[in-house]
Amino acid sequence: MRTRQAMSLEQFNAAPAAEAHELLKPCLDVPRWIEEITAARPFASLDALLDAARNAADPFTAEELEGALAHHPRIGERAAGASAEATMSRSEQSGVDARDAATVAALAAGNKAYEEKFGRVFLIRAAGRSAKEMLSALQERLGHTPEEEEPVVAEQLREIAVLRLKQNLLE
Ligand SMILES: NC(=O)NC1=NC(=O)NC1=O
Repeated sequence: MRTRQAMSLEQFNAAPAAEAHELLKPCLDVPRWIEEITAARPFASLDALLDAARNAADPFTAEELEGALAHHPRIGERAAGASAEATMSRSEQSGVDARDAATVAALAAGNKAYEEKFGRVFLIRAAGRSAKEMLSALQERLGHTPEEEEPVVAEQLREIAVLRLKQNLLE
């Protein structure tokens, strides 16, 4: 699934900073991360870029985490609109079958409980995961303390960012 702003590594390396920002923002909306990667160009390979993306996304500050989480639709809710983020979210969440009412309802209830407990949306790297796998991860993580859950959320955000970046750069 290619989003409209997909470009080659060469194009990414040579693009004006504003265009690099436009590609990076839907991957992870953390200004420091976007700036660091843009400034680190040119990258010799896609792997070098993905390594830099992973490293620059560790650690996050609490503010960065909150800011980035605001952009992720709940698991089980189809993101509306044609933005790069919405398009990628729908593709990532294709493992959720809207016709499976029981699972969708269980996800909605789990999301609600998670938000009440942690005060933020339940975030998981959805690509490659079925609704049932995400539901069991949600149930398991509901048992975490906030201290236990924080690094888990950061890792999921990192995985989503790297996956989206990879998807946006033509191999
Ligand atoms: N709440 C979420 O975890 N949302 C999402 N995870 C993804 O991988 N894509 C999403 O939209």
